[in-house]
Amino acid sequence: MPLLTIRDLDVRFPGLGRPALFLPALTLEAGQALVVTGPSGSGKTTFLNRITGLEASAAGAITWQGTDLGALSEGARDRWRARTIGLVMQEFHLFPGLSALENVVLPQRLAHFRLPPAVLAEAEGLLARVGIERPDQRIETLSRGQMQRVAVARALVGRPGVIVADEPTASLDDEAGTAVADLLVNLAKDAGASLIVASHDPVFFARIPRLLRLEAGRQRA
Ligand SMILES: Nc1ncnc2c1ncn2[C@@H]1O[C@H](COP(=O)(O)OP(=O)(O)OP(=O)(O)O)[C@@H](O)[C@H]1O
Repeated sequence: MPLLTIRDLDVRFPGLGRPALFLPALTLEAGQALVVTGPSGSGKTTFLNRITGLEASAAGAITWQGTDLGALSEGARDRWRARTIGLVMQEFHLFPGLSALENVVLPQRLAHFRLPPAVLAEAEGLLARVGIERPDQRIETLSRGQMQRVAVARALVGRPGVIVADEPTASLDDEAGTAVADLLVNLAKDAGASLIVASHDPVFFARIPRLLRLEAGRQRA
């Protein structure tokens, strides 16, 4: 069974005279990585928001290993996402006032109510892997590159089968961006997770063979 199957996805917004996203068919196998690219407004974020269930789809089917997102309520989609997907966003979405370590374990703390000790150890290990030397440092005092490394560690904690990243290097300088891109690809591979990333970053093109190129909401040949 493929990891992800999309059929007849058709996303429309009021005022937009064409579908924001029109994908007749797409499949992704477990462990396979995918780069989604295309000009501004071509539908990349719309694609990521639908496959992660952040937004519900009116037309078409998105199925993750037998789970049809369209059949889930919003709450059930949220629980499914917390178990299945690690998210990395362009602007990090970290919480000021908390340390790097507290940020990494926060989603697990919310999911489990009390934090399992193994999660803390896993989070410390991941922070070391992404090169954060002071896990107790307050998040707002880190550089932007370091912040995104913390977000990468947070996405991997709990071993989700899928990492979804929306322009994870777009707000970083070249050096920090390349380091974050390499980390994402390497850590997802080591964890056996599928990486789905929307990006224009050449590092991803060089390392991920499968490309979904969008133009005005449609897949370009
Ligand atoms: N909530 C919405 N209401 C109306 N139109 C929307 C909405 N969300 C997205 N769109 C439109 O859908 C199209 C696709 O937007 P989307 O954000 O997916 O593009 P993108 O490829 O991610 O662009 P960028 O690279 O600039 O982030 C755009 O024309 C956008 O204006």
